[in-house]
Amino acid sequence: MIQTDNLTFQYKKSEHIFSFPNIALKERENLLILGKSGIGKTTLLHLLAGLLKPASGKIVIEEIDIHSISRSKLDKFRGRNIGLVFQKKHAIQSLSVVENLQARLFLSGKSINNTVIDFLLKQLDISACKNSKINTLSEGQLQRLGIAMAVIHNPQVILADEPTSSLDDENCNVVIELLIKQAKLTNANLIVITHDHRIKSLFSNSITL
Ligand SMILES: Nc1ncnc2c1ncn2[C@@H]1O[C@H](COP(=O)(O)OP(=O)(O)OP(=O)(O)O)[C@@H](O)[C@H]1O
Repeated sequence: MIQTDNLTFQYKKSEHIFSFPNIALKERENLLILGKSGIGKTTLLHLLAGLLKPASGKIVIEEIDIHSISRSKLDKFRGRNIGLVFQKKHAIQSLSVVENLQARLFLSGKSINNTVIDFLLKQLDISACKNSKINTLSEGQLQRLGIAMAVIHNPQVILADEPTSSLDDENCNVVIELLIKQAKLTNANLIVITHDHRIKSLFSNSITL
């Protein structure tokens, strides 16, 4: 469950004040956030992830007002409850695929369960890359690993920033369908931020900034 209330934000040294529409998602509801380049989509995603602090307004995730808790509690909360699919991949280059997933579980305070890792790699069709180093993966395999890294710890909210921007039509649908499937499996909310109108038909709920 995620809810925002009258969120505004201002970058330091900038005059512009962002004002975002309210979001209210119940368990298992998904949302697509559309908007042209520079409108503030990534800014909103970083606010929802607790990486930026709003100038005013509230973000409530699983009944926690995330900006009312201490920085260290927020970091822990994010590690356990939020899965981020970033535009830039965040895997550790010197580790293999499976070692990256083990590290992700360790950092989120969850026990390392190799059965869960194997299941997820199979779901995402990257089992064959399990022991590969990151720099040997293709773009598509990296994209799937990005999803695996975001969902391995069963977060309550999955936030994806332009997950399809570099993909062709076929892979674009595959990636979004995988995200929707993973969110369903764990009863999570999925929020995808994009300017890619190709994926609009895959969501019943969308807003445009
Ligand atoms: N750290 C920052 N300091 C000042 N301004 C910033 C900062 N980060 C982003 N901005 C500005 O805020 C605006 C919104 O940026 P943001 O990245 O949220 O847009 P976006 O909608 O995600 O764009 P895109 O689709 O191109 O990724 C842009 O004009 C950007 O230049």
